[in-house]
Amino acid sequence: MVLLKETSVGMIDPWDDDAGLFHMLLFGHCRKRDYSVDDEDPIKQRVRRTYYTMHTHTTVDFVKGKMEKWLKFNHFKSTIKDALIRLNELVDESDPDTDLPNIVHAFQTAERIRQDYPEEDWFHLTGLIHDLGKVMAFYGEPQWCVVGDTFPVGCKWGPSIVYGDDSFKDNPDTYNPKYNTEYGMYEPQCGIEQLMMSWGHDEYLYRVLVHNKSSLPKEALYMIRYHSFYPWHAGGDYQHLITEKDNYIKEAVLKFNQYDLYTKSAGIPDIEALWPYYESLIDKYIPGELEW
Ligand SMILES: O[C@H]1[C@H](O)[C@@H](O)[C@H](O)[C@@H](O)[C@H]1O
Ligand SMILES: [Fe+2]
Ligand SMILES: [Fe+2]
Repeated sequence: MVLLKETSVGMIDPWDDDAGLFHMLLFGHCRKRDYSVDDEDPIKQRVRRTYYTMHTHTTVDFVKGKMEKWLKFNHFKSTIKDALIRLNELVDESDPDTDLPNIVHAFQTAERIRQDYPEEDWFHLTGLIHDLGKVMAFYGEPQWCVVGDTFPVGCKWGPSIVYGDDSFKDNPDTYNPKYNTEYGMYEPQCGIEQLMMSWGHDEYLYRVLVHNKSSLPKEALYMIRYHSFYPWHAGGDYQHLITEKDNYIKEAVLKFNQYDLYTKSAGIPDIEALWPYYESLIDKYIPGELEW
């Protein structure tokens, strides 16, 4: 079952016709995903539970611990393809828009990018792998610190974090004066790359790619690292912490984001037939066995 998503432009399918595409390009960034509370709806309950658990446990110390653990890259070795295949078994518990396995979403995203940017093969590959950090879920991590939207720790929670007006009430950092002010542990306008983000699949995959010396362009790495930072790229929070240079990063993330969001109700791609093309891209940009 594929759930329809609520958008700020009504129910226009942006891929249907030129008008839809135009609306998406114009208003795509202010689109709202449906996080409303509905105890009758098991998907909505699941999404809400995931975020409440995430927001209760994600503290500065928690993120430091996860970085310590995962940034040794000594958990497993795998090619990109084999890691992607594992996503067959992962349904993202934070996602209100789809309950298909993540591998389907990976190919839907990549193929739609390929249609619009046939020449930019690195962008196709970025679409395919952007959620691959979710493999942490197969190595002992609960989904709440793998999936979902991200936000910085160490400063006041942004006003547009989903459920954030209530979900942080049991988080110790909410009451820690070192971390609960507007700037918290940061300097004004320190820049997005200085922020310690909540632990999840974005930061992890970004680090894996850098560690394994992928030759993907910087733009791709930014798309991967910040695609879940909705409170910033969609909500407009944290302006006091970012710089001019971060606008370039935001442009990249927004360019990618439409494909992440608006492809989830598209048809299911023929994954077997598509592998040879994507394997050639993997060989070009991130070949061989990687350390994870
Ligand atoms: O539910 C989704 C999903 O977990 C995505 O992979 C993530 O990038 C989004 O930020 C989130 O809203
Ligand atoms: Fe993601
Ligand atoms: Fe995604």
